[in-house]
Amino acid sequence: MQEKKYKAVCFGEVLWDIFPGEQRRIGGAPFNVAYHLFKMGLDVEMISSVGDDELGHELLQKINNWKIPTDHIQVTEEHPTSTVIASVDENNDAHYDIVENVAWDFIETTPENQKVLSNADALVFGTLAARNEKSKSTLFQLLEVSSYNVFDINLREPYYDIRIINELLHKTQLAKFNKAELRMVLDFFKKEYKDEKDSIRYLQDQFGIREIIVSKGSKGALYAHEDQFYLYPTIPVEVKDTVGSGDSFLAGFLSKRLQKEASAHEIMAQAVSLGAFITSQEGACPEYTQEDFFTFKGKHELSALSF
Ligand SMILES: OC[C@H]1O[C@](O)(CO)[C@@H](O)[C@@H]1O
Repeated sequence: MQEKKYKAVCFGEVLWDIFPGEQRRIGGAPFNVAYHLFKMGLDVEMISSVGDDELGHELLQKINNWKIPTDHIQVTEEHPTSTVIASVDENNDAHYDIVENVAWDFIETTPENQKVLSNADALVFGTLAARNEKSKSTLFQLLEVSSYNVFDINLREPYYDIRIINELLHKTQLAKFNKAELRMVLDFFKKEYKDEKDSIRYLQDQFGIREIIVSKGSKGALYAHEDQFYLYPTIPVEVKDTVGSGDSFLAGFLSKRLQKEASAHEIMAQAVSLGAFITSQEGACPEYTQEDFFTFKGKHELSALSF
């Protein structure tokens, strides 16, 4: 019997990260997730927009070369392709200066977008693409069509607004935070931070979200599914850079989570392994094969930590 192919739709930014020395790499958190989901063998669709300019054509060409569908990446003459000035500091932490009023700030709602979601297993999105009214309104329409909404909070200074995060959380089935984001969001809601368990329970109750992921950097990652908690360690690797490491973690997670029969252990082992594998390479979307990844994964046995 042929294995069922799951399908994820990623909504939001696709862009060029410009690193020191004018080195350009494709990026955008939702695109990075789409890239790794595709590598894991899922069907993916990216809903975004690029400018009708050289950078936009080059982006589309690169995505096409990877064989990732570009049918729902709109091309606009009105706004330029997105560029981000990216830098990595001495702690290997990435910083982004995200130019405004770019093509993906103006993603149109189209009947095709809505249709593609009607047979998708997940919709992945973040806060950044909701910074402009136009893309925000498209996103909110898509959230109504999809039944498994995956919100990777991904706060990017200064482009977030707690009222929008609040509205998005109400439409979410699975939310992912890093530790700093979790504390910031609780702070916004004037909820005192006690510990992770208490914070997660608060968010689950407040927003009716059953599944929450908290990534804790070198301390591992925590997955809460209703009242079950699973804490997994990180795999120690020589860090090349952390650009897109959270995105690859999420893609690993979803590639298993969408298979209804996968256990929490299988889901988290895939997530942690893909995150570490990408962190040990340069950039958010390095070239690799499934075999490369499974060889890496096979070398690192993982078991849950007590929590
Ligand atoms: O999406 C905003 C920024 O975040 C990243 O996706 C990494 O997670 C960068 O590639 C991009 O510039």
